[in-house]
Amino acid sequence: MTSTLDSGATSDALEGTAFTHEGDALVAHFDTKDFAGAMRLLNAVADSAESLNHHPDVELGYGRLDLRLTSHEAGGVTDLDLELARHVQAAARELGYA
Ligand SMILES: C[C@H](O)[C@H](O)[C@H]1CNC2=NC(N)=NC(=O)C2=N1
Repeated sequence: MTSTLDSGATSDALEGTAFTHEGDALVAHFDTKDFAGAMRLLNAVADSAESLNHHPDVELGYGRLDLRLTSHEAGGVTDLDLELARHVQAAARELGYA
């Protein structure tokens, strides 16, 4: 089983991103101005998740996207969650939401 990471092990990687380490997950909130913007970001997240075969829990609303990244099989945060967070942050920056 893949070993999990505690917040001390992820803090440097999360510095300057929208993500914080909360318990067994990396969480982030993005403001996107409107629903179409939230969907654009979610579509980019979905592409990254599929390419990594690692998927977020999402909450979508008008002008907002909330993400929760955790490795279900490992029972906590792993390097895959950090990798997906990097992809998400880059997509959000590219779309002007970070
Ligand atoms: C069979 C498939 O590879 C696994 O279920 C993958 C799919 N996506 C996943 N996503 C996340 N966040 N955690 C997992 O453990 C996981 N496992």
